[in-house]
Amino acid sequence: MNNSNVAILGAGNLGIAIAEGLVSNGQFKPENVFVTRRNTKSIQFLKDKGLQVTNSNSEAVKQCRWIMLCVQPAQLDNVLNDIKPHLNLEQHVLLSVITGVTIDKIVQSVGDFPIVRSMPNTAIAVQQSMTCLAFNDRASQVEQEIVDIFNCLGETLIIEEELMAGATALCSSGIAFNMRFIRAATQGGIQLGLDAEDAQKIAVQVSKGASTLLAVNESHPEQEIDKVTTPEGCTIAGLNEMEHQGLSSAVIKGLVTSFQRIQILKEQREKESA
Ligand SMILES: NC(=O)C1=CN([C@@H]2O[C@H](COP(=O)(O)OP(=O)(O)OC[C@H]3O[C@@H](n4cnc5c(N)ncnc54)[C@H](O)[C@@H]3O)[C@@H](O)[C@H]2O)C=CC1
Ligand SMILES: O=C(O)[C@@H]1CCC=N1
Repeated sequence: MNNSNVAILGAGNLGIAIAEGLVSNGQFKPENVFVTRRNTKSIQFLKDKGLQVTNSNSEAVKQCRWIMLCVQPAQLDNVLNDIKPHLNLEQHVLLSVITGVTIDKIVQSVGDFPIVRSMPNTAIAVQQSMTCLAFNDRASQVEQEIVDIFNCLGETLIIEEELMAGATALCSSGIAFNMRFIRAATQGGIQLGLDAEDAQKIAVQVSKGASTLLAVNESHPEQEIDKVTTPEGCTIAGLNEMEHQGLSSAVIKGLVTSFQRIQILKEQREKESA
């Protein structure tokens, strides 16, 4: 086992994004990243980039220190059963990205290991994730190492585990919500006469610019809005129409619905496994 090896168990949408993020910023050498999937055909391209690709979770776990659980919630029990006989306290730290699965639930399955709940988003592939983290007591010794890993992949925030469902909606689903806004803006631009490519280019850069203003100025969105809204001008006219149509309300209601869905799915799974 090499101390700097990481296993990504379940290389699907998020697992692949994490693997690509870890390797492309040079933080991990490709040969130090093990990725698993039941059918490895569709992740052959990772093997071509030098990553270790296998369909054996246990083989990956034997070689690695950091074990990232990246399967869907319903697939987790299978993976934990696979790896449990190969886990040892001196070697392994478990990191779960799985929505609605508590640290306690994982401890119940595999024992009291260092466990980190992490909630990144797919922008981790391009080192622009926001990753929310919660640690159990055993994982507190590796807290800084974990934060360092995720800081190289964007920004990190340590939160109470109880806030993880809210963070999932805002931070992880948030990528999809932001994409939909960008798509809508693009469609609007096309209706105003821009061609599709130019409209998307503008919408993307405007989103990036807005985010960067808030991050750099540490300002409130309304302060930045005030700088754009000329009295009687076109911005306030458009903004007020968007609010009349329920923009803020739709976003808030969407986040709350997403949060509630996490609770419903969690309760369903707990009932099924009781
Ligand atoms: N997709 C996203 O943006 C985010 C996803 N998550 C969480 O991450 C987890 C994964 O999500 P996705 O990547 O979207 O799902 P996905 O379905 O794309 O990926 C899961 C992968 O695990 C593989 N798999 C299933 N059973 C396996 C096993 N026994 N051994 C090895 N591989 C196995 C599947 O073939 C699949 O490729 C979920 O629990 C989700 O809640 C969390 C934050 C963001
Ligand atoms: O939609 C989902 O359930 C997962 C969790 C957050 C992002 N994707």
